[in-house]
Amino acid sequence: MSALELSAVTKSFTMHLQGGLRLPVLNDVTFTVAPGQCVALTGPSGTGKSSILKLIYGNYKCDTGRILVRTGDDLVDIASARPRQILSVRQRALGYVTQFLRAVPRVSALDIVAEPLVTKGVVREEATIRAKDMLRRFNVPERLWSLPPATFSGGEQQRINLARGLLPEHPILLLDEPTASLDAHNRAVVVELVRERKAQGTAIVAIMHDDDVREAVADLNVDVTRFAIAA
Ligand SMILES: Nc1ncnc2c1ncn2[C@@H]1O[C@H](COP(=O)(O)OP(=O)(O)OP(=O)(O)O)[C@@H](O)[C@H]1O
Repeated sequence: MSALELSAVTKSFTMHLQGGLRLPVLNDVTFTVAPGQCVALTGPSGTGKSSILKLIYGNYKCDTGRILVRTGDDLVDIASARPRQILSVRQRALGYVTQFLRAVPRVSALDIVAEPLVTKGVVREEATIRAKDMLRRFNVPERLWSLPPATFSGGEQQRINLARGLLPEHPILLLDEPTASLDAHNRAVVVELVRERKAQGTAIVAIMHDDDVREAVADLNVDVTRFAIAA
């Protein structure tokens, strides 16, 4: 039983500012991810790795193909789902950690980390306790917890982003370069947390440029070059 199944997915972009020029990017993307499995998307820059994560999350709409996401006993096809359905699947089943934190002005780091748990129905006190544990694991100094992260360093912001994305135990997790600005110590924290999530049955699709991290967590490498359409 797979947690996530992409079959025959194609994607092109239409450049409206260039007279509707069509830019085909991905063709026949087909792979599955089982619960507890980590699939790493590999391949050179510009082949379409981030686009695949955005297609799974429903940020991009594919031209053809199916993207089946399991939520409990249901399978939802993100490719044809309505926006409301996509939002509901995200809330119940999909975590997506992008490279950059989108900090909300005047919201503290602690609340930013706790918020996805509150949205999932965890009472705020409990969510706050778990958010603090996560911030500690990522070695974010306590003096920063009550501050909005807009002025934090790149690595601090990435750790807030990771703490926020990894805290809810989603059945499916999408990671886009989770260790890009981290030092060795915090990279090890990411490896440990990804392994924990795998042991809990989370299906993971990740882009990881750091070879050591990828080798430590990935069960399968999917080379996106084979789906890429040369420009
Ligand atoms: N919203 C968009 N509009 C137009 N073109 C896009 C869009 N998003 C991605 N592309 C194009 O699709 C191709 C694949 O981009 P993508 O970011 O998925 O590659 P990638 O493999 O993740 O690259 P990198 O490793 O450099 O992050 C690129 O040529 C990019 O310019």
